[in-house]
Order: sequence, then C-alpha cells, then structure tokens
Amino acid sequence: MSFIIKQLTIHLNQKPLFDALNLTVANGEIAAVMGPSGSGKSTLLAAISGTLAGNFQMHGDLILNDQSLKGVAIEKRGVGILFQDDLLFPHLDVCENLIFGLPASMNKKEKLDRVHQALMTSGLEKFEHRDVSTLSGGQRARVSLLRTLLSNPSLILLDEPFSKLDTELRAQFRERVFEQIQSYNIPALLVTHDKEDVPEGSTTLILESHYA
Ligand SMILES: Nc1ncnc2c1ncn2[C@@H]1O[C@H](COP(=O)(O)OP(=O)(O)OP(=O)(O)O)[C@@H](O)[C@H]1O
Repeated sequence: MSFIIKQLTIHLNQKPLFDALNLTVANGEIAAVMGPSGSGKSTLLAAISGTLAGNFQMHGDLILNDQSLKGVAIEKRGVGILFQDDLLFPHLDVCENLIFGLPASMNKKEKLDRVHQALMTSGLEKFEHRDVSTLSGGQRARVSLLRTLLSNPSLILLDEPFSKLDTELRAQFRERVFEQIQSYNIPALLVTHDKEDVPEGSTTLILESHYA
C-alpha cells in the first residue's frame, strides 16, 4: 500500500494555492506537511479526504493503493483523519467509544474482542472502562487515534494532533502515535507547525504562501 500525490494543483478563485505538488508515502511511513498559516495545509487534507468545499479547482491526481481517488465518495476512500480536537463522546467509556470505530457488520462479541485486543496492542488496556472525561489530553488523543485506526483506513491524515499537548507530554505521545501507526503499516500524512513533530528522516512537503 502507498499513497501518491501526483502533480496536484489547487486554485482558489482562479489563483493558485499550490502548484504541481508531488509526494509518495510508503506503508508505515509518516510524511509531514508544513507551511505558514493560509498556505493550504487544511485544503490539501480536505482534497485527500474528499471534503473540499468552496470555490476550489483541482488538477492532478491522488492515488491510494493503485487506485485514483478522483470521483470516489468520502466514505469509500479509506481515509481516516485525526484532528487536534478529538471527537470522543465524554459520557461514554473508552471501550464504548472505540466500538464506534468498528463496522456495523460485526456482532457485539466480535467488537468487544477486537477493541480489547487493540487496547492491549496499544498499551491502553488499563483505560478500557474509564470514562473519557477522566483521561488526560494525551490519553484521549491516543484513544481517538485508535478509534480511527480501528476503522481500518488505508491512509491516515493527522491534522496537528499534538498542538494542544504540553511539551513534556508531547514528545512521549508523539513516539506512541508513530509506533501505533507503524504497527498498522499504512501511510500517514502529518500536518504540523512544529519541526520537532516531524519524525527523523521523513519526507516533508513544504507549502508556500501564494495566496495572501
Ligand atoms: N471554503 C473556503 N472558501 C474560500 N476560501 C477558503 C476556504 N477554505 C480555505 N480558504 C482559504 O484558502 C487558503 C488556505 O487555507 P487553509 O485553511 O488550507 O490554510 P492552512 O495552511 O491550513 O492554514 P492554518 O495553518 O492557519 O490552519 C486561505 O487563504 C483560506 O482563507
């Protein structure tokens, strides 16, 4: 599996936001996207996830597992997103939240087993029956990532997932997140403002501010 951005150009109101971007992200690889505010980082993620709305014109191609994403519906793209604000249900426990990441075709027992297994693999088993509202920011973010991974995405997009964590927690959490993604062996794209967040040796796509 891999993800390829091929000659991707996006115009906003006829002006280029970015021009002829190219990037290949292999399985288990985390590529970074950086650039100043307004350079189009969120727009790029929206183009990939299929949620681009507004006066944008897109040229070029996005290829996931040898298939073009052109014209593919959002729910059929196999793209999971982790936002900086997690979207967990605070009144439910971790296990119940994770069950939401699983396909409706699985029965309750299968879902519980799968969640339990995933929590063990991620070292989060002690939180299984904790209410989400009692977890720290970093713990919530790891549960949120696990929920995204449980939906079996072919690609994961990380939209500044570390920005709300304090520096000390951040380094530790970052390592855990990278390990979690690598254990699922899928390509990932990480949007960040902070060079520290970029895993060593990873490809970095730098967007420029064309559109002021
Ligand atoms: N729906 C929209 N309609 C019109 N313009 C938009 C829309 N969404 C974003 N833009 C504009 O597109 C440009 C790129 O925005 P985008 O949010 O992708 O940048 P960003 O790099 O993610 O910025 P930040 O780091 O501040 O989040 C900006 O000039 C923004 O105002």
